[in-house]
Amino acid sequence: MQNRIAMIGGGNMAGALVAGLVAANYPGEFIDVMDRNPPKCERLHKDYGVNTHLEAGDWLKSADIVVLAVKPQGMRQTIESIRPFLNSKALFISIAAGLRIKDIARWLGSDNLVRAMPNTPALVKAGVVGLYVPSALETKKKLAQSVLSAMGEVINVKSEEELDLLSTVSGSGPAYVFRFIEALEEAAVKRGFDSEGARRMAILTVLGAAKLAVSSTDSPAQLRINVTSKGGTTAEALRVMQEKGFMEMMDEAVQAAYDRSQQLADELGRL
Ligand SMILES: NC(=O)C1=CN([C@@H]2O[C@H](COP(=O)(O)OP(=O)(O)OC[C@H]3O[C@@H](n4cnc5c(N)ncnc54)[C@H](OP(=O)(O)O)[C@@H]3O)[C@@H](O)[C@H]2O)C=CC1
Ligand SMILES: O=C(O)[C@@H]1CCC=N1
Repeated sequence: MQNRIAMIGGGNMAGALVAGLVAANYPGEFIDVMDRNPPKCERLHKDYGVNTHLEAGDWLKSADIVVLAVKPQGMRQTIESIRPFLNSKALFISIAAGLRIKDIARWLGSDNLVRAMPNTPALVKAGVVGLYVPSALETKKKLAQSVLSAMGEVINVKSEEELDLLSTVSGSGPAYVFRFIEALEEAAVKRGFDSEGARRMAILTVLGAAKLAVSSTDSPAQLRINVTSKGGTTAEALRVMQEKGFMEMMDEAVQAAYDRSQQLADELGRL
């Protein structure tokens, strides 16, 4: 018998999970999505054949797995609205950044809760999905993994702390890469390329480099060295990147994302 999956929130990430599950032949009729925006519901129903709902109701009582996919700031209120309809045996999966299990569990009135951290490449099934399963729920790990693997590669972590750290790398990481693409595109446009050509050049370069890195036995450092001819052009570009503090900047950016996740968790956990 197929598990019934309910998504609370039908935005970017829930949409990616729905798309991945349906592409993996999970029957849409076993998926329920709740979102307060009618156009989002209509689209998800039309594209994937899932059941959609504008608010909580008895439909939620049959959910075996409930994915909490609203923004951290709205989580407590949303949980309040769904709580009367929850199946006490359901497994909850929170994908909210920062929010800690102890706080969400208190709001839910259930300890049957794991945390996951996907990223937006999940939209094309190329996501990285961090998963933290408390030891008391070890027997539920496979179930959580089987659902989340619809978004990409699942990486198990041993603590919530580690999940928050993973979030600063792979969760936020696509934004860092898109920023890099924007910068490369802008530099190309400044030098006379039309914006479409510049964009394509920048995107395909990142795609090609990532494909090479994933398939090669060489480390990224070695692959960089392979591009960098002694006394050549790349060496000059890398010298400037080094002088401008590229490595330090990345380190500080990741730290800032982590600090924000802790701040959010502290602030919202007090509610
Ligand atoms: N985007 C990312 O890269 C990642 C996000 N996350 C986490 O995933 C979660 C979801 O993010 P994302 O998908 O980007 O967010 P979205 O805002 O795209 O999706 C959330 C959806 O839920 C709806 N919603 C919120 N509250 C309710 C409610 N009470 N009843 C019904 N619908 C509601 C929102 O409507 P409305 O717009 O009207 O508020 C929105 O359509 C967040 O907690 C985020 O931290 C995790 C990993 C990566
Ligand atoms: O920016 C955020 O808070 C979420 C978590 C990781 C990616 N997006």
